[in-house]
Amino acid sequence: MSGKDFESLEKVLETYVPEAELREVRRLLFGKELKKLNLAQSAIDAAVEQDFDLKGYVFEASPEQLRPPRTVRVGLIQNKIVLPTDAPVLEQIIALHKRVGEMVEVAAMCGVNIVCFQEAWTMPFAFCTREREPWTEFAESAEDGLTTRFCIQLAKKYNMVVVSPILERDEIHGGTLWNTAVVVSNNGNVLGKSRKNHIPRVGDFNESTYYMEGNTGHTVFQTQFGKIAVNICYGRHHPLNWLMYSVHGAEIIFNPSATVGLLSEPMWPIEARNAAIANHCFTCAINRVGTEYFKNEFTSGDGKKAHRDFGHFYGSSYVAAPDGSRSPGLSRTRDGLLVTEMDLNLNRQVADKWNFKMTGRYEMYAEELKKAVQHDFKPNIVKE
Ligand SMILES: NC(=O)NCCC(=O)O
Repeated sequence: MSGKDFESLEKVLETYVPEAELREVRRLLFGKELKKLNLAQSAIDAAVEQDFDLKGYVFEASPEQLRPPRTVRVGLIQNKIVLPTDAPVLEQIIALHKRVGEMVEVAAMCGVNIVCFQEAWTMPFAFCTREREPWTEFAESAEDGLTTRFCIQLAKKYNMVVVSPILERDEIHGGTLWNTAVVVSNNGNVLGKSRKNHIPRVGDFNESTYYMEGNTGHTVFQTQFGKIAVNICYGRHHPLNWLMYSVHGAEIIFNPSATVGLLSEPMWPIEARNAAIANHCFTCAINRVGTEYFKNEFTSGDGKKAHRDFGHFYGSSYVAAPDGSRSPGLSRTRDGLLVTEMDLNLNRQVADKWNFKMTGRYEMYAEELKKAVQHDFKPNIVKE
């Protein structure tokens, strides 16, 4: 069975590990067992009819005396592109709006308050090609582009915060392109945008050809349902990036991604989960699904034969909690909607137990890092 036909690790465990041991295997691999979320039958039926994976889980917190629970439902959407990559640009965008719009409708049936889509969700992940046309034509204004206007409609219709990662064209700065997540409030206002801070230079991820490192820092968006931030894809390999969103107060950090099996799959279940633990917050990792073929072959200077695809985008979107527990992942092969209900009180409860923020010694690291980035830095090494 090849990587692109392998449904999920969870499925294999369920099929082959005896019932008696399965619970313990799951505890060791995924942390405390999560209750399944009771989803509306209409949502379950719609997911079957529209052929996507639908899963729902609950992250509970202990009851407190002074604070009521702060319960929020979060939806993560992973999907394949709908049309071939050489279809007209606008048709590709509209087809993706339609597909994802239908999935958002199901998210609404599940009571989702905040939904997040995958990285550059309105387009094929064409940055491997290094070609300009037609890919730069997918770029849109974050404030009032076609996709943002579409998300505003969704947000108003479903009273839902929408996190929409797009390729941004910034007309105010000479038409510069950015890799940007637009955050639309549940009232339909553009709350703001967060740009990708770290750009990959690995494998076929030739993204540095298209856009620069983001300049929006570590913005946190205060929504009606909690404080959220967006750490786009490759930023998940940078612990300081997660840390800074958390330092600015993020309670949930989304990680909309596009990554392929041979490159990153063993790292995927670890990185966002570790960030949730280290920063006493929830993290939501979202990856696209499927294999996308391009008309022209490309190479990436790594000795590989010219090829027309990136490899398999393995989906497997999941949510991790500050106590180290995590939801099972969505399918590796199918579109999917993951709905999780989380009590944000868990963040402080875990912080009070483990005290990573309190014991973090950030002033010591700030001081040392300030010196370490100087050109004349002398490493502190004792020699005989
Ligand atoms: N989209 C993106 O940044 N991908 C880079 C590869 C990875 O981080 O796994």
